[in-house]
Amino acid sequence: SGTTRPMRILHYVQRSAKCGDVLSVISAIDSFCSKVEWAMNVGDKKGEILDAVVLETRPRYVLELGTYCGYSTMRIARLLPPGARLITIEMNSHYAQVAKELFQHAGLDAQDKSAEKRPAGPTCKVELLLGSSSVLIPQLKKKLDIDKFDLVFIDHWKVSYLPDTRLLEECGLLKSGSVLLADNVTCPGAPDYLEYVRNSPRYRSQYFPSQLEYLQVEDGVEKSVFLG
Ligand SMILES: O=C(NCCCCc1cc2cnccc2s1)c1cc(-c2ccc(F)cc2)cc(O)c1O
Ligand SMILES: [Mg+2]
Repeated sequence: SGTTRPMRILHYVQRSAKCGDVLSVISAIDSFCSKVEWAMNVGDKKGEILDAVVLETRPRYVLELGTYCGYSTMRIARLLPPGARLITIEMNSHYAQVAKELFQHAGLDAQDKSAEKRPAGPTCKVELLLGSSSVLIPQLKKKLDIDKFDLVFIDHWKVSYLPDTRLLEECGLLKSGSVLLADNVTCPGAPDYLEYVRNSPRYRSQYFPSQLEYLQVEDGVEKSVFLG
């Protein structure tokens, strides 16, 4: 019962990244995961595609499905203007705890929305929700007073990409122009999701070829604009 991989990432960051410097936290995670131990962060190569889509979309409301250690959460949050809100959903309470501690090290203004004691209203940019996406997505409007998302970064169970996208549509959480960006559509792959967004008249979809994080394996992200 030693340490877990997320804990080893956290300890490396706490030892080697500058407090309050989100870029040094991001690059510390990348150097640990490329030199010491692989982990399922979106990584630096696909991360640059994510950055470009965030900058191009200039989103005010962002949803992330699958926090893990919060690497992509931090990549997104650092590019958001004040007043923007980033909701990230994680299923695993240990991953969520590590992510929170990494956000603290990075000086990111983050809040655990699953905690009871919290000030009313969105006092911070990153709001971490603990639970399953299929349960939480239908609660977002009521719980967080959010109407539509401008950008959704999908990076959780690959079999959940399609059902959760359908759920986002049904819950009225997407508007014309909303952007979905899905990680791992080649490896591990999300074939039913790809088939849907590439063939549905309600999406304009584009594939960005890249590589699986920290490896020379083909992967890519799919950007799909909801047309309403
Ligand atoms: O599984 C992956 N990510 C999901 C894990 C989080 C599960 C959750 C479910 C859930 C439900 N509701 C709310 C929140 C959540 S979080 C994943 C896996 C690989 C990979 C692994 C082995 C391999 F050989 C090659 C690639 C690479 C990646 O980039 C990944 O993202
Ligand atoms: Mg991924």
